[in-house]
Amino acid sequence: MDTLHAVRARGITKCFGEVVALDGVDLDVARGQIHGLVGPNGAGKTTLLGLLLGLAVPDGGRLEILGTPVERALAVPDGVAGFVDAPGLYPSLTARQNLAALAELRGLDAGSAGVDDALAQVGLTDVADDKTRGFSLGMRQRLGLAAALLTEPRLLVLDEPSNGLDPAGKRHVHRVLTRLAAGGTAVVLSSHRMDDLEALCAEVTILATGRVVFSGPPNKLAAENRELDYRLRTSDTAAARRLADTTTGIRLVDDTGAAGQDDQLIVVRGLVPALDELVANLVRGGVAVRELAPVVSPLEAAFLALTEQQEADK
Ligand SMILES: Nc1ncnc2c1ncn2[C@@H]1O[C@H](COP(=O)(O)OP(=O)(O)OP(=O)(O)O)[C@@H](O)[C@H]1O
Repeated sequence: MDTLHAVRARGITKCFGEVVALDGVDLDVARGQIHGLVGPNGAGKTTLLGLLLGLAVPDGGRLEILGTPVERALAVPDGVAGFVDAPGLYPSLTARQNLAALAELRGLDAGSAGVDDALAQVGLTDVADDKTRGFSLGMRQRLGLAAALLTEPRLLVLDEPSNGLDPAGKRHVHRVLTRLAAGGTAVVLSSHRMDDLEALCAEVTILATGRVVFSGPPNKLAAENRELDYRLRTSDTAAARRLADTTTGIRLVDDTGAAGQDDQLIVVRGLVPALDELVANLVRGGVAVRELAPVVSPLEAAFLALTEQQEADK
């Protein structure tokens, strides 16, 4: 029995008719780790999360959850909580009544203090007595998380938990997940938001068309040497263009999307050393640099490059 890992998957496959949703997927999630699943639409993230939640069983491979091998029968493994797509809620009940009903349904001894505490953790105290019918997507997501908290999970599985969250909601959710992980709960979540993943996850797994194309710490991905596009704002756009054109390793990118209507901005592409050289040339040429930032984060660029490569190889 593996006591270090909350999830250990080897060579997992899952098909829906002709569609191969997961194709030999390996996944290790240590206890107390927040692990992100990323990938383009249809990559297999929800399918994998569904397997962890016991909503489906793999067609092939080995899956161990909280030290117990998953058998062929559908069942939520002991100690696992979460939801895919959207949390199941009763629209005619209030947030508090929903949690009380769920606790009773699952035979939990949460009590009203437990329910109130879960609502407070996700920042829903003020709307605790409102019917969930009128809840926004972000509020439903947070209530789904509160429901999961009631079970004191050792593995929490969440599909796009940041969907629809406003900045305050996001802060609540991040705080809850970080606290759970510090207490030893493993969290596996999917997201299309690289900033969330960078902020939360010790490790990420990138899926593309059912296969793992990267697994490890996000900074390992970002640190890989690759050319990025940078927005560059200066005091003299014409001079900046000229210097970008003559600096070795720098290319001017015709990206009206990134530069928009802003005629003080140009977009240049290159590796960091070439960019340093360009900045030195600008300064020497008496051109002030007012803004220099990647068009997309290094992690997002790496993600796009990896998944585009996978598409091209198909
Ligand atoms: N119940 C199902 N029946 C048939 N095909 C399915 C089913 N569930 C998923 N698929 C297919 O399996 C593949 C993986 O889908 P999945 O929902 O896991 O991807 P995803 O990475 O979660 O995508 P998204 O980012 O759009 O949520 C897709 O091709 C999808 O069409």
